Amino acid sequence: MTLQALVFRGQPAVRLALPGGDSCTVALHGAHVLSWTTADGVERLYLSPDARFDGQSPIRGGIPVCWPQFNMRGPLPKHGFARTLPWTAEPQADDRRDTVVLALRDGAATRALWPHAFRARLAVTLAARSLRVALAIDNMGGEPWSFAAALHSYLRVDEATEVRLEGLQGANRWDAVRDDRHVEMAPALAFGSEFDSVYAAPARPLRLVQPSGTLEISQSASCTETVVWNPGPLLAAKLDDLPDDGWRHMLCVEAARIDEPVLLAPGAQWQGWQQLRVA
Ligand SMILES: O=P(O)(O)OC[C@H]1O[C@@H](O)[C@H](O)[C@@H](O)[C@@H]1O
Repeated sequence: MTLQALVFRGQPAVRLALPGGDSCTVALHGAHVLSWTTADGVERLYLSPDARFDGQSPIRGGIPVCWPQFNMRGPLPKHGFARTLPWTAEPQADDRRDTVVLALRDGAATRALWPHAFRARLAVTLAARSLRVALAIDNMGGEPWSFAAALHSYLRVDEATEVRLEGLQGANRWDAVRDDRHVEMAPALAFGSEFDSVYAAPARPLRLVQPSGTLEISQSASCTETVVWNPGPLLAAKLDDLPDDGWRHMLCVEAARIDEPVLLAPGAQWQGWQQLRVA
């Protein structure tokens, strides 16, 4: 197991590699997982070739950490500020050589937007054919406060119109494109036009099935929603940090906590995680 500091498209990052060949790379900007490659050499995350690496903007692709706000549901910048601030890498614990931990504390930049004392830690754990991303939030202040969160994974797919996402049948769905609430009827979701929905998270893992193989996606019970997003061709053409055909190579499946924000007491901690496993 090696942990190496590197520069990725001009930005500081750390790379964790297993002796068997699995590896992942995490930018300090946003504690943003940029790459996860299994030992067979296959990249499992989608990172836009047009993503901005300016140390300010959100990065299009990988695994953005959305916190303490989801989307535009509040007064903060879209998806909160965690994805646009520099985190610090913590020294690797001797007994957790498979994990890299990054941390963000409140400071002038966060207090200008949000007046709370916090510590956020993102632990990225690598195992053969699997990646686990765990977000822990501590209330370091004297007042309770609340937040929303999402681990906004961009999963790389060979061709979005050929993938199926299984496991959401029967789940309550808010279709954000049509602003419509219903129970999901489809045994498997298919993609090809804009898809943006918030689902009540099922207890069992989802399966992203494509001709080249299957990815199993699970999340903690503390993440009560699963968001599924693909911009499709029309929205992709409007996103200047995504190539016009970028939507064909990605599907976002996000472990999220949205509808009922977490209320965190002074001194308390919340944790939420998503795990990706090549089946
Ligand atoms: O372009 P952004 O800010 O990274 O957001 C991407 C998408 O993120 C998803 O989580 C939302 O459901 C979408 O509505 C949103 O468009």
